[in-house]
Amino acid sequence: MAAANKPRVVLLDIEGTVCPISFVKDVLFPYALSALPSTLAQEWDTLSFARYREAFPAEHAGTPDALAAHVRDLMARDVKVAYLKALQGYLWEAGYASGALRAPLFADVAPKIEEWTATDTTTTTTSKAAREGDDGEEGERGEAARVMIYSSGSVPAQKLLFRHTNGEPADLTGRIADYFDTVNAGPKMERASYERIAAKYPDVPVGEWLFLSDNVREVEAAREAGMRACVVQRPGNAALAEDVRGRLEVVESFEQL
Ligand SMILES: CSCCC(=O)C(=O)COP(=O)(O)O
Ligand SMILES: [Mg+2]
Repeated sequence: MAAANKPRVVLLDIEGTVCPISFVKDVLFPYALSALPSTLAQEWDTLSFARYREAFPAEHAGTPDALAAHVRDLMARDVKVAYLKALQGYLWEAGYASGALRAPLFADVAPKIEEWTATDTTTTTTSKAAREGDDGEEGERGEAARVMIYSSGSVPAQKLLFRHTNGEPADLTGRIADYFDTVNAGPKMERASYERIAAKYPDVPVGEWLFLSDNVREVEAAREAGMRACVVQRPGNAALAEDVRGRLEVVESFEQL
């Protein structure tokens, strides 16, 4: 990406953007479903589980069987409701801790996060020259960007995923400046959610945010809020509608940014 176009904040979606949809659907979801019966049997009455259980609508949380049936139904329909996402994050904890779960990031993701968050000494030098009037350009081009996450997965689940990746080092959480989900930011297809996220960082003009997602409606909402936003079309994602490439930026890899 040309220095002049360099974002100051890169906001990343997770599923279908930094890792394959199949990791979520074929690995994370089945893991949660397999851990569910024993968790409900052993922890139903514990204080630590109460916050997950009590977040569900009362009509589905009367008994372990009723809750299990509701969870299975929501997951079969991939309903991205906050109380399910919180429970999933809790169920995945043991899987990440034991090594049974590890997030397979696309190969370009970790190197690009490293590049975005590293201070660019070459452009810093150029910026210094610019500030001294050598080429008349504005400075600040050597500034590192901040990388943040915005996913329907809960913030604790996001942190687990970035702490246990297939990268080297596996833990990328030191590179992630902030995390947003549907609880602290709002629904991902609504313009107001992106406005809320940007408002948390009044030092960064909204036009200097770059949002990357596989979901066209999320990209449109971010653009409505004033962010630059690109559709990320990864292997395994659904085909894009014919008009998308004509009206939105589409990339297949972060290397194109
Ligand atoms: C970070 S947890 C796993 C992903 C997940 O549960 C999910 O719903 C992902 O949705 P996204 O908004 O990242 O497409
Ligand atoms: Mg996604």
